[in-house]
Amino acid sequence: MIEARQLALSLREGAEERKVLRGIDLEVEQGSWLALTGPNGSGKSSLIRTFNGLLSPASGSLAVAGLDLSVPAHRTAVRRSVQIVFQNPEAQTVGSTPAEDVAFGLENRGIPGAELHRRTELALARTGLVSKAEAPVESLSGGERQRLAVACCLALEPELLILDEPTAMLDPAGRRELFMLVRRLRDDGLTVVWVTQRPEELAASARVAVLKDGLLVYDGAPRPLFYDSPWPDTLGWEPPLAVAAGRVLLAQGWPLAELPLTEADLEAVL
Ligand SMILES: Nc1ncnc2c1ncn2[C@@H]1O[C@H](COP(=O)(O)OP(=O)(O)OP(=O)(O)O)[C@@H](O)[C@H]1O
Repeated sequence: MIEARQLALSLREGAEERKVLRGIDLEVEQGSWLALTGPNGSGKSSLIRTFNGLLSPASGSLAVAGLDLSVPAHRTAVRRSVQIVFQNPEAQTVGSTPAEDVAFGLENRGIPGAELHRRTELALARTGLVSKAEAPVESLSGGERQRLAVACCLALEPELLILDEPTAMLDPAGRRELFMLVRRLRDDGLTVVWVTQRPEELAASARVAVLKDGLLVYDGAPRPLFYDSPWPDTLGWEPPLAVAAGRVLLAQGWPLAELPLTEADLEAVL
C-alpha cells in the first residue's frame, strides 16, 4: 500500500531550507495498521502529507495505492485513495447535520443521487451515527464529531485512512471508542496509519514507527520499543501504566511469562 525508499523532504522556512524527512524507508501492507509517533516537529505530519501527494519529496521514491508519486498526475489521483482525519473535531465539518456533511463530500466528487444516498447511509452506519444523522452537528460530542470525520472519509471509499492525532482533543471514552472503531475498519480490510503521541495507543498497536528529527529511528513491535529500546526514555515519554508496572515487577525479580503492555496483559500476569 505504501512503499517509501530513502524518502527525503525539505521545506523552506524563511531564507533557510530545512531537512524535514531524511532517508525514510517504510513499507505498509494493504489491510495493516501502522502507529506513527515522534515528538513535536519530528516530521509526522509532513510524512503523511507526502502519502496523499500534498508534499513532494525532494528525493527517494514513494508509491501509494499502486501510484508512483514521482508522476505529477498521480499526486492528484492519490487523493481519491488516501483520506486524512485531522486532530480538531470542530474544524472538519461543513454540513449542519452528519447526513449533510457526509453527502457534501460525495456531491463534490459528482456522485449521483441514489449512490450518494447509499454511501451516506453506509458510512453513518459503519461509524455508529445513524441515530444522529439529522442532529445538529453542534450537538455532537467531540468523539462523535471525530467519528463523523471518519464517516466523511469512508463515504469516499479510500484505500488508505490516515488519522493525524485524532484523539488528541477527546476525553478517555471518546478516545477508546474512536480507536476501537478504526480498529474494526482495519479488520474489515482498510489500511490505517494512526498518528499518535499517546503511549497507550502505541502499546495497543502491533507495529509502531518512531520519527525523530526527520529520521525513522524505530519500526517494530511495541514490546521491544517499551522494554528494550532507549526511545521512551530518550523522548521523555510517560510509559503506559501496564509498562510502568511491568518494569517495577521486573526490577523486583518477578518471573513474568510475558511483559505487560496493556492493562489486560497486566491482569493476566498478576
Ligand atoms: N510548511 C512548512 N514550511 C516550512 N517548514 C515546515 C512546514 N511545515 C512543517 N515544517 C517544519 O518541518 C518540521 C516537521 O514538522 P511536522 O509538522 O511535520 O512535525 P510533526 O511531527 O507533525 O509535529 P507536531 O507533532 O508538532 O504536529 C518542523 O521543524 C516544522 O517546523
